[in-house]
Amino acid sequence: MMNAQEKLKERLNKNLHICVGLDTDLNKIPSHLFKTNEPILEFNKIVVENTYEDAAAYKINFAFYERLGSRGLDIIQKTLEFIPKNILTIADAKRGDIGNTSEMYAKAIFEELNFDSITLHPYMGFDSIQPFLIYKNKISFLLALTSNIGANDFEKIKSSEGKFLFQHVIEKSNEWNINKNLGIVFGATKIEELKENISLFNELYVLLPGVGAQGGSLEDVVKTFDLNNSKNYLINVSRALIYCDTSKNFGEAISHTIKEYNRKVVPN
Ligand SMILES: O=C(O)c1cc(=O)[nH]c(=O)n1[C@@H]1O[C@H](COP(=O)(O)O)[C@@H](O)[C@H]1O
Repeated sequence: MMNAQEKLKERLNKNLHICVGLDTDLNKIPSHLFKTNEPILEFNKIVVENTYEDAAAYKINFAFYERLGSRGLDIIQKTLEFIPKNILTIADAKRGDIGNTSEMYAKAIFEELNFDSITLHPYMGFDSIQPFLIYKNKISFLLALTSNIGANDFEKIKSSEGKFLFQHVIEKSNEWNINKNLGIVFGATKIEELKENISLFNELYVLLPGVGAQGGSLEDVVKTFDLNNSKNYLINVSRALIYCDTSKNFGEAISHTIKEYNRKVVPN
């Protein structure tokens, strides 16, 4: 069995950097799927079938499933069964709580659901993160600078040392990365900040959401990592990829679109 790091490295070494975001929304999927028993699951199955050769990872955003209650959890489990075992899965659940609560979240996501990785918010500090870090073969991505406007509200507050809060998160993430199982989330929409801070990333994996619907540029992100000689990054695309076509042939269109993204991710 490959661990999370091995799965990710294998794909990154093949110059595959696109993380397929399964933000599956009943209001956006092609209408012909409503004839099937479980339209969301059917949609995810077709997305995976048409992307698994080209994807570096799959990110399941829990909000889109939790809104369906227990049925949503069931869809998450069944979707994971469709994803080939050599591809990284990310539980985008943005967890983090006092130690014994985080321990339960970690068990739920890493053991019960058997995801390879998770997104966490870091604001409750080390004891809220540590229960995830003890899983050496999984990867935890801490929110550093997020893609949204609200990133300015807290993440860009300057401390007395003159550093932004998100820079402290990156610094601590490096400190805590003893087992090489930590990553950060950095908005693809924040390209200037990416250029200014990329030298701080060291061995942290980087998950960059915000390409497509939020206006981030895939080419700019790729260029920035190339200039820094780093391959350690995943670019998440959700809406712009999975809803690129709403016809009966949407699977083919998605396959075409992810291949086009990959063509833009060519090494120097
Ligand atoms: O943690 C995330 O994945 C995340 C962090 C962030 O700063 N911005 C952000 O958009 N995301 C997630 O990335 C996905 C972006 O979706 P699209 O804008 O449709 O590509 C969503 O699942 C968001 O919840």
